[in-house]
Amino acid sequence: MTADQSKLEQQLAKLHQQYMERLKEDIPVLASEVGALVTLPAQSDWRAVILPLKHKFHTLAGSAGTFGLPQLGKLAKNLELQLKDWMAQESAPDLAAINSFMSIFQQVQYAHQSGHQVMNLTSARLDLLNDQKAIIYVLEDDEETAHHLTLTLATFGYQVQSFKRIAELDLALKTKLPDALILDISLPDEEQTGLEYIAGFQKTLVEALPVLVLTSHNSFEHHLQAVRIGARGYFVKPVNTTSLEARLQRLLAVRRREAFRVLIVDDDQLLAEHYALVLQGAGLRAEILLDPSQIYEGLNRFRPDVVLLDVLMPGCSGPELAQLIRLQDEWLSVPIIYLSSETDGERQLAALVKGGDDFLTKPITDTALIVAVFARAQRARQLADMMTKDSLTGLLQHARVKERLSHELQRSERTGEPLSVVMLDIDHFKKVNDNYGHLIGDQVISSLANLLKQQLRKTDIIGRYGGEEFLLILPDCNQQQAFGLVEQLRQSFASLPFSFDYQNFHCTFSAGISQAKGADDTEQLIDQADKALYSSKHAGRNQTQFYQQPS
Ligand SMILES: Nc1nc2c(ncn2[C@@H]2O[C@H](COP(=O)(O)OP(=O)(O)OP(=O)(O)O)[C@@H](O)[C@H]2O)c(=O)[nH]1
Repeated sequence: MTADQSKLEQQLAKLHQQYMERLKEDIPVLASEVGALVTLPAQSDWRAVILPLKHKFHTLAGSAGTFGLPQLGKLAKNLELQLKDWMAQESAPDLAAINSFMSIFQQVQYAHQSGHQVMNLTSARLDLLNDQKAIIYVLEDDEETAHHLTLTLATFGYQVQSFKRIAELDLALKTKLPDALILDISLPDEEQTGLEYIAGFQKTLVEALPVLVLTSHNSFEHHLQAVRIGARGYFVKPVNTTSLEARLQRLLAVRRREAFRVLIVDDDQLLAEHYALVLQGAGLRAEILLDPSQIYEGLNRFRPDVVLLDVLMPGCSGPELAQLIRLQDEWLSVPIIYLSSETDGERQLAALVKGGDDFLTKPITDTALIVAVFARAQRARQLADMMTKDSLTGLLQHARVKERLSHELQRSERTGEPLSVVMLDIDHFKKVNDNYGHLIGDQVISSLANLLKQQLRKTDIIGRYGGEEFLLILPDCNQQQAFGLVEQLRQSFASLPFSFDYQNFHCTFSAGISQAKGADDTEQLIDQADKALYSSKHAGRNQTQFYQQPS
């Protein structure tokens, strides 16, 4: 068990303890309310007595199983259903029915006192966020290819180690596994080929190491051999390093993916905390909203990939809240999963019709919760990406990046943190197209996009603003810090070698920076960054300038 897991289990155990404490207080209250049921036949508004009690058993049914008291959960569910039946009757239940209800309730008291915890914390830990540089090993004996590759990958921000011989690579692999291996499969003068070596090494691993193959052969047989050793890319020499890097970035994208965000709306704090901890333990980010009236604020601030919604809450039901969420265009597609002890299929369907996407029945095991939420979040993210991202670069489209700027601007006003905006434009890009063709032009655009993705923080927002124009939003970054960052990017980009017809060439970009100050609006900030960019172009290109207030 890792230190993180043991901490999580401690936190879950603490929550369980708190839940048991809460039951110690809640069950006697419930007992006196159940005791008062004997007066029911004499009361004209008997339904008004039953309804709050039904809600309490509903909550108990949902939470008890989650906290390791399945027997208590089942009994509470039976009592809830009994009260539901009574509500549907013409007249108040008679004393015989009430007595039988009370005897079941006695079992509830027993189940609570003798209850012991059954932890069902899953050990399945999905990808945790990792901000470290990816480590890449390269096996290549040709010095020029190795140098070119190492330089390009290092420029993109990878940590690269290059080896000339299989024995050196073998030693390194046995000391520390890299995130990916780039392998020339046809090294001469070795006892075994790179292909044979890696085929043997992969067998010693539980999870195959991602391998990109370099070779001078382009036959079907060689492709097949590569596939058989688990190759995830095949590059014939002379290697196009920018498309190799793009492949590498796609390969490692899952690892760097921003954690899925789950907003949990539940009025039962302990239960919500339990779900949050379980999801956090699986590498997701979870936030709890106890007060449904704060829903819009919560959505805008946290921007969840999935909303987990309790069905029965005081003041506003889950389905009502789902409808409220769907009133806003922006939240039309966020998946809403109801989490409830409601087992009645028709009522589940009725809730789904009102804006929900899925129904999970409490109590739910931790693994089932993680898998259901993860699958929904992943699909939602893929769909959102397809709708909001540019197909060539995978960056946010023009309108979306402006939307994000508006959110970040509000956040910066609220928190007082600085916010910088950068406009980048590739220099003389028309000439790149004219000299080398549109396809190579596209490659230059996507390389710059990859460089930005690779070198900026996860919290930075990158958009393709126009053809060869990019907009960066840098939260918590003043314009001096932004300048340092953009200059570093500018130098990296200028040093990237592109190739066309065995001929290398380089590109540069110009940049303009503006910083949010108090009451700026989105258009104003972009316009200022654009003016600064224009100054950079005017002053000779391949440079970065700040926006200057006109004197
Ligand atoms: N290959 C490719 N070219 C594009 C794309 N989008 C826009 N372009 C081209 O980018 C070029 C941009 O040219 P301009 O804005 O005039 O820039 P420039 O004069 O070459 O350079 P600067 O003055 O330094 O900005 C145009 O020729 C567009 O056709 C694209 O997606 N792919």
